[in-house]
Amino acid sequence: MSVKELQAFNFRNLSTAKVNFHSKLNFFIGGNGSGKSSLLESLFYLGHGKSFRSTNVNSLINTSSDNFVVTVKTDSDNQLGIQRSQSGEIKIKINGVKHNKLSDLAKNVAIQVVTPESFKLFFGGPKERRKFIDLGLFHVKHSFPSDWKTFNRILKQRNACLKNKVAGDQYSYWTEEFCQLSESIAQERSAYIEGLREELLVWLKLFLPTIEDDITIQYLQGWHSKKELREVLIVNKQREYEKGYSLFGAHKFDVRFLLNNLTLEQRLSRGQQKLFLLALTFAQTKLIEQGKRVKPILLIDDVGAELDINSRSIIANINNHLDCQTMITAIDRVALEPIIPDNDNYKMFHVKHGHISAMSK
Ligand SMILES: Nc1ncnc2c1ncn2[C@@H]1O[C@H](COP(=O)(O)OP(=O)(O)OP(=O)(O)O)[C@@H](O)[C@H]1O
Repeated sequence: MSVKELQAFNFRNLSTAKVNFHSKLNFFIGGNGSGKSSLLESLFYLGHGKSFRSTNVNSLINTSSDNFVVTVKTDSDNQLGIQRSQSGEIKIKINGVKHNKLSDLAKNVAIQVVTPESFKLFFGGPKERRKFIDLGLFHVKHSFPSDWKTFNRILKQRNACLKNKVAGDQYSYWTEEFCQLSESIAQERSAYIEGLREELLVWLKLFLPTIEDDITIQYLQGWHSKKELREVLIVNKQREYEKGYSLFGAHKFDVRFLLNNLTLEQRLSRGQQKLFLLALTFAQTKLIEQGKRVKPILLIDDVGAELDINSRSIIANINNHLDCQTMITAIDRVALEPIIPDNDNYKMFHVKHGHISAMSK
């Protein structure tokens, strides 16, 4: 899907904002604190039911209001909307019909985002990397959303057994279900990560052509790679009962990005790390595009941060290589100059005090 029109009401400093997007490429220019990130965040919230920069959802509500609303019209004239109030109540509508689950929205929207904070993906804890990989799998492997939902239900039951010190048949039943699904999800993830690595190599040729290192995405499946999960759980049964939750399994996976066996931090400069991140994000966006379930949307916030003119000019090629809709923000036009195409195939907007207006090119 691409978004034809977005309206945001009381989302951070966007009191009433309306944007008619270009189906391919959109630029947003505005000073610090004008509302550029808030605009991208409102779109992301619609697709994911959460923010890419804050865990406190109430902080997204404009301080003068007790709720926010975000609605979009898609290129195929579907209407999606979400309202969130201070009390935590969420209302979702798709084409005027009420829905209860955020996943009903998520099915329709595949958003990839790069912000100056996206480095957390490489250096923070495993949570960000798990989210990144599973977001791709969600849209690429069509059986994954329901497998993952079932897995989480089983994990909850198994954790309840461990917490309440339940043993016997109940423990054995949930452990067996847990092992079977963990093994099959691990295989799905492993295949997905291999495909991601192949696509990443293509994008790295563009973004980091001088790096000739051996690139590895090391997949840590959530338990010892040479052992069956059943064996690991038998050995660690006592420890799991002591902790009261599942210490191993498909929910504990992680990935490491290595260049000639060195971490990105050891091998690359900060600017090069950002280029690696862009290559990785574009690789995942390509896989989502090839998955043909939804057309991906790519959000790049503050494109000028860390990137020199040459690096930014590589981004100008996005539309030659990817069938996606792209939204890029920058603090001024100079930062965007190397990216703006020669043709007329884009729109440019100015953001000021939470108001968004179309600009002449
Ligand atoms: N809940 C809220 N209600 C009202 N205003 C808010 C709320 N949360 C944040 N703001 C304000 O919204 C403004 C826009 O923030 P945003 O992060 O979107 O700016 P930006 O244009 O991306 O800036 P920068 O270039 O500095 O990153 C800021 O001035 C911020 O203080």
